[in-house]
Amino acid sequence: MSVQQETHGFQTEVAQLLKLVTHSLYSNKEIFLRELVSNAADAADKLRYKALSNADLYQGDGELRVRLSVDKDAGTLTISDNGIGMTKDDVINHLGTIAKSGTAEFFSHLSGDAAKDSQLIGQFGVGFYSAFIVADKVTVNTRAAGEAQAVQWESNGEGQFTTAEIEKAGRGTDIILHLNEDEQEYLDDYRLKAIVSKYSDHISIPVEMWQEGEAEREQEGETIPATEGKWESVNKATALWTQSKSDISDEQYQEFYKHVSHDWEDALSWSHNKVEGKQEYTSLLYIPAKAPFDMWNRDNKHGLKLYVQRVFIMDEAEQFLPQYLRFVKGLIDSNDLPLNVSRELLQDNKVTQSLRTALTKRVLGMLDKLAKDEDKYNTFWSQFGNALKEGPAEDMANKEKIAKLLRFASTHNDSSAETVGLTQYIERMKEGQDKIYYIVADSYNAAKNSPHLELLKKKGIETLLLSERIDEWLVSHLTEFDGKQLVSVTKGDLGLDDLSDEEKAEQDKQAEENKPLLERFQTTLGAKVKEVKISQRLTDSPACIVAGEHDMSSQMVKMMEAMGQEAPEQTPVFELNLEHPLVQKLADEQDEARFDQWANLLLSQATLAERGSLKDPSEFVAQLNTLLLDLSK
Ligand SMILES: Nc1ncnc2c1ncn2[C@@H]1O[C@H](COP(=O)(O)OP(=O)(O)OP(=O)(O)O)[C@@H](O)[C@H]1O
Repeated sequence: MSVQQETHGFQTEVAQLLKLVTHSLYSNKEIFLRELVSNAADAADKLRYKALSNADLYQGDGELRVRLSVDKDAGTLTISDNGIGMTKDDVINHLGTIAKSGTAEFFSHLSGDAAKDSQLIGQFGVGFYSAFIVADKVTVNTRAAGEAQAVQWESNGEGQFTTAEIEKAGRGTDIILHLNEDEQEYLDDYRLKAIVSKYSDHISIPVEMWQEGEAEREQEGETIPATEGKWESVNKATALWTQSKSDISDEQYQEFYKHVSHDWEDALSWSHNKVEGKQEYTSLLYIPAKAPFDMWNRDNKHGLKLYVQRVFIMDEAEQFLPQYLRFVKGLIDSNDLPLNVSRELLQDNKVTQSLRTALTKRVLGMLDKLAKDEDKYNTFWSQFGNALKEGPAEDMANKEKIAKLLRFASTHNDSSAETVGLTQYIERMKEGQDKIYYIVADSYNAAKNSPHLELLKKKGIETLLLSERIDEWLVSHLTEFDGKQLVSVTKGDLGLDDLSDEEKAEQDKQAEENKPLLERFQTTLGAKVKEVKISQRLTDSPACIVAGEHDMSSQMVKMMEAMGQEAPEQTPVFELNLEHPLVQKLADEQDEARFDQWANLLLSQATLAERGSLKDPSEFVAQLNTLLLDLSK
């Protein structure tokens, strides 16, 4: 009956995905049904939303539902909905391409190892294409609401699909799975019912199956009249978030999470709240256990599902949470927003603003609670910590709360794992210590081994070791926690002034005695350094460079340069360790030319240790070679 059949090629990534689906997803095949029922429920939501402004779209059929039916002879299972349906363009776009940004990059990370890839693919979300886990051919008959023409899409999942115009009586979509020889179990009513109640009980529209009628029969002398066959709902069909918490099991919360998030893994935690009073809303928020593959893409889609008075309005409403909490999934159902609210309207809306404030508080509270379970919190932090680090810059009002949730590597632990919180750091502070010390470097090892930490280590003072790209940005916005200043050990004075009068007098004496040496360094290094000082922070290294109190740190300079911005020229303070034999040797050096060579070499060395690179590396190599030659004479 179909006319004008057209053949189309799948987008490369879809073809790759389909291959993976058929080869990797063998361990939990039944989830294909969850995905297809989830899509059908979304299609019902979309129709209801569109019908808000055009009730004619229902065409007398407003009872939205999904139906499962089997044809044992043909070996087919059909999932049929009367939702929004698809036009021919929709079909080609949605069932032939993947619209997510960064998809190609994602595929480039797959290893070819089926078990590993199936993990990744779960994170990606296979959706409709999961039909091919159990079917060797899939036929989709669909008619968009308000359209007369229906379309058929068909494919065996191998590179191509066809489309054709067809006749279809009602609006909506029928997905016909021609089951593989080995998957005939999905023709069994009991099996299907069990899967639906396991995964799709919370779907807000009924999932129906045909209940055969029974012929008139005699039982214990009585005549039981014949019954007619009818469609019967096999799920609860009440929107999960409208039920009371005590009626919802953890499993149901987890299944609902998978429906709203398209994640295949369980969530880490959730919070379900009904709020009444000035504002009326229900929120159901989830913290995922794994970051989605496109978490760090700039145009990554995120946000909550928005419902108004239980009617679905939009996906990915990002206005309800700040950017740094973009990993949160879930929904908000408001009684205060108008049903015709649009993305634009949400933007400057008072209701949105106060919901955003409330939900942000809620999520920070959830995280605070999660932090009490160290294992879970570590999982969370490893996935989303870097997003949370954007918080202090973005959300001034909650700075302190966010800071409490941050975790860092530190000299207290011999590990690069970020597990130390600021509260914990403060608890461990030394008597008389009133600052929180940190260092930002290119890598954990560079931070850990930095000469700047020498004195602090000697004094047994803990230092936070920061080495993520975002860290410099973070500390430029987080300068205080719990009344204690955060201080970079590479900048200005360390403020370790708990020196006794004796020690102070000793220091002053040392400075006075070594004035000529410091001046000699200053003269020979000239404009390359701002000042030459005796270091109070070194024990093992001969020298280091330090940024002035109000200068940009070298990490900040690097960050600006990486972003293609011109960073102001920074002249460092040069600190010398008078205890070091090299410096002591230099103090006795009579040959001015040699002193100059050594002094410059020490400066280059210190710069290299601090910045990881030199403006003029060949000059450094030349200095070193001259000295080596000199020494070998
Ligand atoms: N039953 C349906 N009725 C109407 N449209 C559908 C139906 N099933 C799928 N679609 C359309 O096809 C698109 C792709 O579906 P698919 O399941 O692959 O992805 P998704 O649901 O958007 O997200 P995910 O891949 O994360 O599950 C959907 O976004 C929707 O537009």
